[in-house]
This record gives sequence, C-alpha cells and structure tokens, in this order.
Amino acid sequence: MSFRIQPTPAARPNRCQLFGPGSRTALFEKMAASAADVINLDLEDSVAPSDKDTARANIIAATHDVDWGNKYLSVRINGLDTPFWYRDVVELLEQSSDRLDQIMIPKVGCAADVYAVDALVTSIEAAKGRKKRISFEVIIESAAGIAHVEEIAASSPRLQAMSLGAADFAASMGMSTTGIGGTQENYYMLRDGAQYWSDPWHWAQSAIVAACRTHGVLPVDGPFGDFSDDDGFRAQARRSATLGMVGKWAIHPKQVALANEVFTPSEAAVAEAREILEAMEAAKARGEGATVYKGRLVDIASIKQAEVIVRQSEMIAG
Ligand SMILES: CC(=O)SCCNC(=O)CCNC(=O)[C@H](O)C(C)(C)COP(=O)(O)OP(=O)(O)OC[C@H]1O[C@@H](n2cnc3c(N)ncnc32)[C@H](O)[C@@H]1OP(=O)(O)O
Ligand SMILES: O=CC(=O)O
Ligand SMILES: [Mg+2]
Repeated sequence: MSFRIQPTPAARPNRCQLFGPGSRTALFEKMAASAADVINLDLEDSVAPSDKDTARANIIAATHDVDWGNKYLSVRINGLDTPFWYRDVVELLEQSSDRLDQIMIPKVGCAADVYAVDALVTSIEAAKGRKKRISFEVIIESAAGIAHVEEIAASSPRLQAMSLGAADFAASMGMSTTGIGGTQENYYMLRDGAQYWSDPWHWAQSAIVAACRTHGVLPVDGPFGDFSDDDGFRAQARRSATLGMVGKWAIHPKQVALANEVFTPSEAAVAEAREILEAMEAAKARGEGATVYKGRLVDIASIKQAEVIVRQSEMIAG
C-alpha cells in the first residue's frame, strides 16, 4: 500500500439504481416499492425539452409526497451544456424536502463541471439552512469524461458514486453502434474462422474503477438497453462486478432483481471468503504468511480479497 491509504467509499448498498423519467409520475410509487437500493428520478435524457419544467415540479412534489422508504433518492439534472441545469439545481435545493439525498450530474467532462455544481449547491444549502448535505454522483459518458476520469473522481468531497453511461459514451467516442452496453456484434477477434467476442466497455470500466478506488468513490455500471435480454444483462453485470463495480442501473423494473442477484455476494462466495480468512488465521498462528486452501495458494493479499466479499455482504445485510 502507498503511504496514502486508499479511502473507503460511502458504506451504503448501491447494487441497483432504478431510473424513471420525472415526467411519468405514475411510475414514482412503483419505483419506491421496488427492490432497488437507489432511485434515480430523471430530468435529463428521458424527459422531452418541452416537459422539463413539469418534470422538475413533479420531482420536487414527490420528495414531499411519496414515501421513499429507505431508498437512496437521487435526481439526475440536465447537463452543464444546457439551459436547464441551473434551474434544476436551484429549484431542487430550494424546494425539495430533506428526503433528497443526491444529485446526479450527467456528461461530466472535467473537475470544473463538478466544482460549478458544488458551488451552487453549497450556496443554496447555506442560504436555505438545509440540514442534510446533498451528495453527488457523476456519469462518465464522453471522451472528455474518460480522459479526465481521475481528476473528476477527486473533484468534490460530495462525490459518492460514478457511473459509466454506455449510450452517450458510445456516441461521444464515435463508436459504430446503437446498442446500449453489452456485446457488440462487430467487436470480435477471429481465429481459425471462429469469432470470439471481446468487451468494448472493459477499458473504460477499468479506468473508472481505478479512479473511484483511488478516491473513495463507488464505481457503478450504467444502462443495459435491451431489457428483454436477461442473460445479456447478467453477463454484462457479472463482468462489471468482476472488475470491481458495486452495482448497475435498471432502466426497466425487470432488471432490478437481476442487478441485485449479481451484486449481492452469494452465500457460497461469502462462506468461501470466511473459510479463507480462517485458513489465514490458522496460518498466522503457525507463523506463516502463505498457505494452501482447496489446493490453491492463499496469502496475506487473499485476506484483503476475502474481506471485500465479507464486508459487501455485511453492509447489504445492514
Ligand atoms: C441512456 C439513459 O440515459 S438511461 C436512463 C434514462 N432512461 C430512463 O429513465 C428510462 C426508464 N424506463 C422507462 O421509462 C420505461 O421503463 C420504458 C419506456 C423503457 C418502458 O416503459 P413501459 O412501456 O411502460 O414498460 P412496460 O409496459 O414493460 O412496464 C411494465 C410495468 O412496469 C412499470 N414500469 C415501467 N418502467 C418503470 C420504471 N422505470 N420504474 C418502475 N416501474 C416501471 C410500468 O408502469 C408497468 O407497470 P404495470 O404492470 O403496473 O402496468
Ligand atoms: O446516461 C446514460 C447513458 O448511457 O448515456
Ligand atoms: Mg447519457
């Protein structure tokens, strides 16, 4: 470990973030009743420009009127390149109830984008005497965002989570696809005439995980557009979990259970992690730093790996 200790991210479950347009009020109670850990009410790309004012008013009313239970309640504001975002921030911070937990900032391209929102939020919180400090989540979904991912991860103490937005990311990068996440038909290697599909999101996800882990931010995988493809969602989510991400968005309610399934460590995984910790305790008592568990090497690094799984499971269990 470096002299600088890796910070711990917010200790709250973030396995699934369920999205819904702020213009569809009929969905709000259903979202509140879902099994998602985080609710993202959207003011951005799922809301038509002509509906922005109404959606904003709907969301503010829903912070007062809807029982969100123990959900982490987040609102995605509009991007800083639009005429909408400042009013989103001002009206949300001036008029929403204390039930609002987080603002999600889309299309962040540099640390100064977060700084600008932070300055506005900080000023309104002080002016209004708001007791609860709003947290931030950002979406990395542009070439600039991924190029500046580390400075963005370090941009504000309010920052708790960072997602990869595959749709806008693909567009910004000029990727030749209209698919949102998952396997891309033309991204394959060829050997002896057989095609082997590779993962075009891998490097961006890894860059996000590294930046997040360096700065104590939760790394999250964004949308998987084809909500009729459960296996495709699972495969994408499992890759993300393997890379270190803690959760994934659901853009349809049927994806919530899939995300929770993948990002909740299985009983078998937790049992094995505990056994590794016990094996290492026994090794330590013998004065050894390495031992054999089920025919494979485990050593002091294995303790940290096992602790990731045990901690995640304990945090979810509350
Ligand atoms: C690239 C990005 O930026 S992604 C993030 C922004 N996008 C979004 O927020 C989109 C979120 N999702 C949606 O708007 C909708 O789910 C859609 C448009 C994809 C599909 O909506 P529908 O056609 O109504 O879906 P469908 O008919 O399959 O819905 C089945 C049930 O789930 C409900 N439902 C649909 N979407 C949601 C949701 N997001 N949250 C909770 N419940 C929902 C429906 O009301 C319906 O309920 P019912 O059985 O009681 O009638
Ligand atoms: O906002 C999400 C995306 O995929 O774009
Ligand atoms: Mg987007």
